[in-house]
Amino acid sequence: MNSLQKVLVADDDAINREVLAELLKPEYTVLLAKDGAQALERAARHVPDLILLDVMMPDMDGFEVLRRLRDDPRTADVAVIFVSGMGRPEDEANGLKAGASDYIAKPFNATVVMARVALHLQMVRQRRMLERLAHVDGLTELANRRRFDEVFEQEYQRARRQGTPLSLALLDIDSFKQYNDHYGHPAGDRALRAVARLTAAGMRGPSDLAARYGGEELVLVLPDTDAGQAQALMADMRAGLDRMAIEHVASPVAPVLTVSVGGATLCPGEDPAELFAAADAHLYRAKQAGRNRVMWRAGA
Ligand SMILES: Nc1nc2c(ncn2[C@@H]2O[C@H](COP(=O)(O)OP(=O)(O)OP(=O)(O)O)[C@@H](O)[C@H]2O)c(=O)[nH]1
Repeated sequence: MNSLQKVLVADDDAINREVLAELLKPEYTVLLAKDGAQALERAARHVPDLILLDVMMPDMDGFEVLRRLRDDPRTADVAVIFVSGMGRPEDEANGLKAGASDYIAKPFNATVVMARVALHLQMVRQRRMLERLAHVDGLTELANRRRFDEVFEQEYQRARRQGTPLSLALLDIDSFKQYNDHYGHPAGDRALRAVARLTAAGMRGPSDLAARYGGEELVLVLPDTDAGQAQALMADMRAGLDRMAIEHVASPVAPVLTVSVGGATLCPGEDPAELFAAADAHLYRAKQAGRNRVMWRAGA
């Protein structure tokens, strides 16, 4: 796993770069930058896990590089260790106050550098794991409700700003109580996971989001998608579920597992809660109309 972690070494001194690169290479993927501008460019392109950043460089010093890294959403969270010839306690304190994770004074001790790099990379891994746990539903591995709330708000704002369509779909497994009652709760969990996998596979790119809203209800955020495209996508998903033919003999709807879908496409002047309520109302209508169908409210 370590070999996949990327460390960027930014130092204007070729010998320092070389020494650090030689140290790190056996355990990490090492990227090099010879000045601040190159460090910013490489950091934005490769998004390293950690940057060893020389403080005193011509043109742009380490403090300025760090400030610009934090201003760029692609690199805002990258861990930075300052490496500096200025070894006074106040230099170190200034570096940490500026937002560096650590401060190593030159001349450095190779063993200490390696130990600190390993420590910070371990913290990076732990932070990523916590972020993942905070955003992912444990059973279905879809995004969880919290993540949905964040993404829905962001995509709503983006749609308003850019004047692009935004569609929202609520997908609810039909007669799932009967499924659990007949096949048992563990089988219900497996069926729910299968439906979740199907929706995840139907996502067309990184801006589409499939999330577990709660219980056996999933929600899909579909940016840049008008009502026609969204309904076509939902029809594909329902066709996919038909092909999976998950037996559900206790269902009054069909001998296999089916879903009802309610959706809506954003109307002018509508807020996110109203869009959600419209999708929910159409899910209710789909259930009332006999389940196993899609009901959609088009945008205006
Ligand atoms: N196995 C399993 N069941 C769940 C989970 N979450 C919710 N459920 C079950 O989903 C069922 C939902 O029941 P209802 O809300 O009555 O809906 P339904 O039986 O699907 O009926 P309709 O939605 O009206 O078609 C309940 O029996 C819940 O226990 C889960 O994580 N795993």
